[in-house]
Amino acid sequence: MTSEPLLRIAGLSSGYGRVGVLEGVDLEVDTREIVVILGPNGAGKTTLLNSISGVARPTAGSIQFEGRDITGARPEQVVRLGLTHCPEGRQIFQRLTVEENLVAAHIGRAGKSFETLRSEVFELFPVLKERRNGMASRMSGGQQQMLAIGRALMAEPKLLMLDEPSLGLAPKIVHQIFRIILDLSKTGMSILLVEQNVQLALECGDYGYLLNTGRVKLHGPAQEMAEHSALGEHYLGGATEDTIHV
Ligand SMILES: Nc1ncnc2c1ncn2[C@@H]1O[C@H](COP(=O)(O)OP(=O)(O)OP(=O)(O)O)[C@@H](O)[C@H]1O
Repeated sequence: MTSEPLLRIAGLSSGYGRVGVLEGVDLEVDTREIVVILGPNGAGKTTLLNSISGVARPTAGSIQFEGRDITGARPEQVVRLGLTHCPEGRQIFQRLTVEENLVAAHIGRAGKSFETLRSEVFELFPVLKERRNGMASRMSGGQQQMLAIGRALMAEPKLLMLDEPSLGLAPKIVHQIFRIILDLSKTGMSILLVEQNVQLALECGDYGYLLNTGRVKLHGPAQEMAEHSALGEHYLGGATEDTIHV
């Protein structure tokens, strides 16, 4: 008997108002798994995360989390179930301190105290502890990204959705963030990672999906994806229309 995946998306079509973006997307995430979503600009990667987190509207298909149908659920319902979205662009309160940003993100979802969660975040990101009383706006881009992830962790996610966490950051910080993503998965958390840094993402991930024009074009174990010629073709043009399962 095979166990149910943590997240199962089947035949999902979705978009914004009358704009259709995703078409017939199938995707699964297991517990502890790091699943990478790749694809060129405009492929629909963010829309996929938005559809799961309740921001974009599904028009067909289903999204199940722990066997429960969450298709079309509102963002506040989704986060209460243990899916947390850390969107692109470091969503933090610029005019609050690090500590205040963490306080504002604590929703008491699964019962851990604010102090416990804050200690866990400080352990992962010591710089946030050092700067806990400093204004968020005074921090570097990398530190702000760490605060954005720290805020997402305050909601005690079972599944953490990260949208381009490496965007615009120096290689050293990017490696640090990827190291933390691996550490989080070892604690039992599942990660859905949208990334433009294809090589690093596939080194870190267990399984990958490549989206293009709103459809899954290639999927398979991360290592096999990395070696597949169709991966580059989708970024450079000239790829076939078929879906390839490696
Ligand atoms: N709020 C919105 N309303 C209408 N259309 C949107 C909206 N957000 C995105 N789109 C459209 O949906 C399509 C997919 O966008 P999406 O942001 O999901 O792609 P992406 O793969 O994440 O791209 P990128 O790598 O550039 O961030 C694009 O054509 C975009 O113009």
